[in-house]
Amino acid sequence: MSTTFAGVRSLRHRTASPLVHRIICGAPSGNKSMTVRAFSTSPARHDNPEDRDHHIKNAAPDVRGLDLIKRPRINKGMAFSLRERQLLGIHGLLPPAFMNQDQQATRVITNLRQQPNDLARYVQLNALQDRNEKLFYRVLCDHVEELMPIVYTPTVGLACQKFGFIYRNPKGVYITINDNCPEKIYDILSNWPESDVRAIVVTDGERILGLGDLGAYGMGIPVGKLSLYVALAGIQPQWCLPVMIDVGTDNQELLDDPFYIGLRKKRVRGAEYDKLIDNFMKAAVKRYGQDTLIQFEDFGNKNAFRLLDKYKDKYCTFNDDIQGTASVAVAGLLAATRITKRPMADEKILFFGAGEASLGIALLTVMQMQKDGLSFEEACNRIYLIDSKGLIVKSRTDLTDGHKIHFAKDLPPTKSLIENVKSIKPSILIGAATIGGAFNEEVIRTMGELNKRPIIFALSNPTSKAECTAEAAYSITNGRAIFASGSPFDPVTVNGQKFYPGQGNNSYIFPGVALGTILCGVRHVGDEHFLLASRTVADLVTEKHLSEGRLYPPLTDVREISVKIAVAIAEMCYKDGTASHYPEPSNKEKFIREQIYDTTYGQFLPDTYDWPEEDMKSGFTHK
Ligand SMILES: NC(=O)C1=CN([C@@H]2O[C@H](COP(=O)(O)OP(=O)(O)OC[C@H]3O[C@@H](n4cnc5c(N)ncnc54)[C@H](OP(=O)(O)O)[C@@H]3O)[C@@H](O)[C@H]2O)C=CC1
Ligand SMILES: CC(=O)C(=O)O
Ligand SMILES: [Mg+2]
Repeated sequence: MSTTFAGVRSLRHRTASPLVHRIICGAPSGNKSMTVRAFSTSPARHDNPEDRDHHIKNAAPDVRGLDLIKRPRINKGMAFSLRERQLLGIHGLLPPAFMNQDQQATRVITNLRQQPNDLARYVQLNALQDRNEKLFYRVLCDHVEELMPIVYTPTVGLACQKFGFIYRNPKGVYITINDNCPEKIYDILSNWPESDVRAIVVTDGERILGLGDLGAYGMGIPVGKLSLYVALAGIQPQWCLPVMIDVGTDNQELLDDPFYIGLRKKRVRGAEYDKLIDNFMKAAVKRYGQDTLIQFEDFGNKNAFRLLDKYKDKYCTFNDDIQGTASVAVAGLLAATRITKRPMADEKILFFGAGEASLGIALLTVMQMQKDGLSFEEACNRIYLIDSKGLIVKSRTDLTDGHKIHFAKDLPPTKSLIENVKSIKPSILIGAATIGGAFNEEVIRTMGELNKRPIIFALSNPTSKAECTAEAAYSITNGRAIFASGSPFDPVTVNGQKFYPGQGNNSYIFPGVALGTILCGVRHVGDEHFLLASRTVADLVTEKHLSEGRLYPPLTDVREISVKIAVAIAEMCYKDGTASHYPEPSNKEKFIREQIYDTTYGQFLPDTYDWPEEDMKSGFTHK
């Protein structure tokens, strides 16, 4: 077995694979005991795919009986073979019939389709994840376009709003303001059953999608995002940890909600809040290692920018709402410029909203325009933003901190969106202000009058907050709009032509960025990684996609996109010396593909298993 890239990493603090140990299992019928070789269910960290295959095929559990069926990571339900049932102490605990994973997956999707609504589907999928993880991901991967809107936006938004009511089983770790010291938080993290955590998605629930402060109900978001780590990038589920930082909520409805699951107090802010986040960061890397990726998700605006600035060079961290969103939007814009046949530097962009999403996109667009030859000031001059107080202009006195100031214009402080569209005459209109329907007929029509091919992105989530529907964008512009939205819309037919609206959602980006970061041990994730991801995604958009109205490849390709992003990040990071896992894999794509999560069941007792003599004599047969 060759020394491996990942094997070297494991010397630091991870458990080396393969973990070969012996467990004692009871015999199938009667109390005879026998010895079975057991392997870790983690993928092997080897360059040789045959080794990896060997480990997966020979994986055996370290529990038996009912405990095995109750462990979702290894439970196979009725797919346990007779031999497995007999040897692992579950014979008779399952119905006598056998089902393979294909049959189980068919049963699950049929059942899901019969549910009365999407929330019921969410609850059912959630329960499946608690019961049989491989089957959950198998079904999710097989039906990604159909099920993404359930485990992710828009349904995850509704699920968060009803989180207390639909709550069944804990998923992830809750850290509260009452746990505000590093040792306590370390102990809480140590209660999590997995020690090889490589990626954390953390929220404090203050800005859940466009739904505002949902407090501890926001836990649905880290859970959903990490499901996409696995489903869209093939990151191993055991490496993923959802975290909810509960500092209270300012949402009075939740404080009055009898089912509320969080601390019933107003949000703690200021020094005590900062200390909690600091303690969490310290405890997380102490527990899981300095290169543990920590993705900030759905924090309130002020904290999101502040914490990103504070931690970006100190930890392996990024803010998905700022940087991931920026990356997917710039990818869409790069693809759109192939339709308009104009370089990005020639576009004039108006943002409706000037928060995490809009400013993140604006700043990354500036970076791209600089690469196209503009100066920072020239690029900023092409970008206009409107916030809750109106257009960002130099005469405003409230722009002293933050990034808005870069984009302030010498213009009158016009508040209305339509007035700004008419006077600025943008070629691109991007919405991320959580005001559903803000791009009304007049706004869209005006964009259509100003531009041959108006670019309109309605990025707010969930669907109820989208600035306009795909139908409105295409029909009002007579099919000329180049459109993308944060939440999915069905295809729209205008004048006999079918348009497939792109989903401009950071889910095209963060899974692949995380995959590359984790596998190469990138210590800091920066804007250059996100711009690289934008280009990678944009390059995967074909002329056929563009002709169908798509600015992104279809969601069904997203696993492949994630691998491509991860490979691009690996190439960049080994070249510029920011990867920390050595030796450098000679074939990065092959290495990455070998680490991808496999949804097929492990065969706990291989066919080649050397069956002990006495068990052979006991006469059980494998059907
Ligand atoms: N598609 C995707 O991948 C993503 C989509 N989003 C979505 O984008 C939306 C915004 O998120 P985010 O930027 O993080 O939130 P923020 O709270 O950071 O920003 C919201 C912005 O909207 C502005 N705003 C609020 N009301 C109005 C109004 N009436 N008129 C004009 N502007 C207004 C706010 O103004 P002010 O600055 O004055 O407060 C602020 O600038 C959410 O719906 C979120 O779900 C977010 C991330 C990713
Ligand atoms: C998609 C996302 O991250 C958001 O809406 O917050
Ligand atoms: Mg988000």
